[in-house]
Amino acid sequence: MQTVRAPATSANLGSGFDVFGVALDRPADVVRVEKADRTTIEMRGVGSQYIPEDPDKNVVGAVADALDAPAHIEIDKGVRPSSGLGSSAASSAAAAVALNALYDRGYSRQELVAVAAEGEAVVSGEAHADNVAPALLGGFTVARGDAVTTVDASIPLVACLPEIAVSTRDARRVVPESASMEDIVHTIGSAATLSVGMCRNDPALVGSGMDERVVTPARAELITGYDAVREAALDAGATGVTVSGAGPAVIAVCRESARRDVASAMVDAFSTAGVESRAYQTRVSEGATLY
Ligand SMILES: Nc1ncnc2c1ncn2[C@@H]1O[C@H](COP(=O)(O)OP(=O)(O)O)[C@@H](O)[C@H]1O
Ligand SMILES: N[C@@H](CCOP(=O)(O)O)C(=O)O
Repeated sequence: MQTVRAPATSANLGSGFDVFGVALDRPADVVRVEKADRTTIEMRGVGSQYIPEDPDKNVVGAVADALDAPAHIEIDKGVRPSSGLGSSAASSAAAAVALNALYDRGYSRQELVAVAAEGEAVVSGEAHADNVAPALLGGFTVARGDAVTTVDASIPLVACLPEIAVSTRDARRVVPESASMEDIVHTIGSAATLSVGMCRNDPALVGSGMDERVVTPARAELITGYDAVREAALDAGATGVTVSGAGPAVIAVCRESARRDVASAMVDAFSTAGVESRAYQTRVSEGATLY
């Protein structure tokens, strides 16, 4: 038997659509695997009632197939599905690490990114790696084609998750098909600023580098209260706020000293908009852990 904890992740960070991601120190999924003749799945935990146990429909089934590693797989969900916090990626990454160890396949964490991304294809239609890369490798990750670059950053964050479900598949449908050269130049400037901020562990640069005008405004429309929550977080000391992944979670960057105030300002603003929410006071952290 092998047991792995894989963390929630926040993809995009505004300016890095389908490229940037960070591992959070919480919440997380825990996956246990045991060798079997065929793959079976048992789900428990947050939102598990909405997740199919059929291996053809659960991300970990695709990961087991990709590694040719049939197993009985128990998933304890800590990351709510359709959250914008890489729920499916946490299970995919944990299963990839656990099955790789169980069957002694010998793949490196970098090599497992493509394996875990096969799970993402099951739910979003595309094998995007911007959540599975940080879930496997930790830190701030830049996923570009087959290559992933990592920065071992440590930046305080608040991830505020409202009681709204937005599926990644639906949120991909609202992404504009084109952008003006002016917006592209703006995004490049932001992405470069954010990357430098991660290298320097500088929350001001990271926050300012989240600004993006093409994908984020389209996705913000799907999140009741988004503008008010963003304003409230900035007023409470956040250095940048954006949609986490495909939403509905909203991610704020801040200094350690402001994190508690930012968290309660975001929950209060969602509440004023009539939406219950939960704020995770977290930080850029480590990837999957094999116990
Ligand atoms: N092991 C799993 N964990 C979470 N979601 C899963 C899993 N397997 C399949 N799914 C499906 O994936 C979808 C959630 O994934 P996604 O929309 O990407 O959420 P998130 O934004 O949190 O990553 C749901 O439809 C869920 O049923
Ligand atoms: N780049 C993807 C990321 C989706 O993240 P999730 O946590 O919402 O699954 C996208 O923006 O569609």
